[in-house]
Amino acid sequence: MIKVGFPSHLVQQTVMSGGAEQQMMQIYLRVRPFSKEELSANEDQDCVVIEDGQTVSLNAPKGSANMKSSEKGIGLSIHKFTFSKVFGPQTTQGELFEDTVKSQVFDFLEGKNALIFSYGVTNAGKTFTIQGTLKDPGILPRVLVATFHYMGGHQYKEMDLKPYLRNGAQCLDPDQVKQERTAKMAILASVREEGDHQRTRSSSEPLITSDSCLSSFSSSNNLTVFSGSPAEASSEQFALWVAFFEIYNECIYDLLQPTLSKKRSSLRVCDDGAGNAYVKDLRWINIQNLSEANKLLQFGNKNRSAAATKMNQSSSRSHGIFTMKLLKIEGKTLKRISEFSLCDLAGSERCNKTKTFGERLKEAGNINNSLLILGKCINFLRNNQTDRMKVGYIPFRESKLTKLFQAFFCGKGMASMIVNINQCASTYDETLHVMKFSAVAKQVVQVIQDKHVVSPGPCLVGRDGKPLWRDGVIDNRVLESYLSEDELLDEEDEGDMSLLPQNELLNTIENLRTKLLAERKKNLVQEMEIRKEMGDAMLQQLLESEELRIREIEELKESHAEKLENTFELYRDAIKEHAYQCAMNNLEDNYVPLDEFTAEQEKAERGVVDPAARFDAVF
Ligand SMILES: Nc1ncnc2c1ncn2[C@@H]1O[C@H](COP(=O)(O)OP(=O)(O)OP(=O)(O)O)[C@@H](O)[C@H]1O
Repeated sequence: MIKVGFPSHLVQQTVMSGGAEQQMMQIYLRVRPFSKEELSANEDQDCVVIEDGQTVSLNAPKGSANMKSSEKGIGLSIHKFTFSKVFGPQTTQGELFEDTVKSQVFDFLEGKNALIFSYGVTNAGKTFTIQGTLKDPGILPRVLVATFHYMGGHQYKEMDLKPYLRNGAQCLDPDQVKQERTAKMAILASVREEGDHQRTRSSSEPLITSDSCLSSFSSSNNLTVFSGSPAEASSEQFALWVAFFEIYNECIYDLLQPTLSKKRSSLRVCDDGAGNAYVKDLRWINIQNLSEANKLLQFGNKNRSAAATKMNQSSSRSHGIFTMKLLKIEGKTLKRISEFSLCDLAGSERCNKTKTFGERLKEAGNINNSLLILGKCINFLRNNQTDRMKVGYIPFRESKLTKLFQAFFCGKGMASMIVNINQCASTYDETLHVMKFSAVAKQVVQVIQDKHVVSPGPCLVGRDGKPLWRDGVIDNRVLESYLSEDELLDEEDEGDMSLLPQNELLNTIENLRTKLLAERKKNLVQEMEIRKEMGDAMLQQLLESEELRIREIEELKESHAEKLENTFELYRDAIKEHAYQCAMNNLEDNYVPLDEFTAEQEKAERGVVDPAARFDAVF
């Protein structure tokens, strides 16, 4: 039996010099209840046993790959895992929120960044945990309720301060504000119309379907509200902007962008010049109440499932990311920005290389790179932290997902993960894989740098040398005098290089060239491997089909020979029959009754000879 995880005293927060704090990454486990269908399919074989509030053991069922290999003496059939906290099948959505995310919501409201991942195989309860259902709202609606409750009557209604790049904000002129309002109204109106047609929607769908439900959130005992909010007399105001996007097949798609044509256009990940990745041209929408939040969520979910259907894929193959940005404003001055992201990861089983040849061929171009790289990064982070002599390169930039959330692993916010599992015997091997991944993630230490100060973002300077920041926000007039991003970035560029001095640019280009070369080499090797694998598989298939064909021909020959033999027998019998019949017919024709014959003989004896008659009688 193995025991993975750190002793509980290491899970505590530690204050480091310079005000930074370090803490083990919080990994929670949620075990979902069996469905009726699963119980009747005999899926309950005591594979998952919750031992206490932090420990779970997994017992391999008969027939699982894990059991088979343990019978051969490879590995064990029982595994024990520890988590920050384990939530059993009876845990309510409210309890889960209280014990996992609530403290991060506090931090978010106080100006810090937070990221929640839900990780697990398909059908393990990830979406249920993040979004929930109408009756049972998940984490996301609860965070929204808490945020609006916190903002109370201190909402900034102007809409002229908008998130920009990763950590900054931009001043919008009246025309731009008008455009913002129009775009938002178009989405909200489209949801209202569609909502009217969808009254019959099943309550189990992870959507919040009515305004009345949302308003009941705040009053419902079911949902936590926060007592802390700005003092009534305070001049502080808050603006909440949200974005919703998905990463599918290493392409980013905006879920709040109405899809006018059949083909969705993908967005790029850029660098803001301070090493922070952001999604360029992502649509940010300012929301003023829960009802608007609800409609945007519906709009995004609908967009996601419609796209999945079009591509003949399930939405569980993409990562869905809902991000909120809270701007704290005093007068017209931006005081701080904080970010809260909820990431519903794609089903983890997609990473496994257990596909048959045909499926592998189909999915060769679709391997979920982001999930593989996330695992790699977590592994590297853990290794770097446990063996400080061997600090290695962490491949954050190898996938869109890790690029975007790199900051969370580098001291600019807290990330935690909710691991979802089901208890089914048939998916045991996948579940074990998820648990092993979580055990590694749990050992990652996060360092939160200077948690009380949140920078409003990089300081940008225009062409004329004037600072782009005015009172903590980017001045749009100065921005206009600044080189446009398109001037500086060609289509292939990934970073917003305009913000770097020349020598750094040259260094960056050199680094990028080296990385590109390495990347190309790696891709080439990978491609060769895949080609070889496919070639081998094809050859194998050809040999098998050749063998099959020869066997079929042999069988065909045998069956023809048998048929020929039978036909020959039939003919022989028929000829025999025919010869017999002929003989019988001849006999009949030549038959002379005995008395006639005797009379003829007597006649002959008497001397009357009829030669013809005599001849007939004889023959
Ligand atoms: N804690 C729970 N209590 C009751 N039902 C649950 C719970 N968790 C999940 N379910 C139900 O289990 C089913 C699968 O859950 P869900 O769709 O959230 O899985 P998922 O991991 O998001 O799957 P996918 O990756 O395919 O999107 C749903 O019908 C959901 O309502």
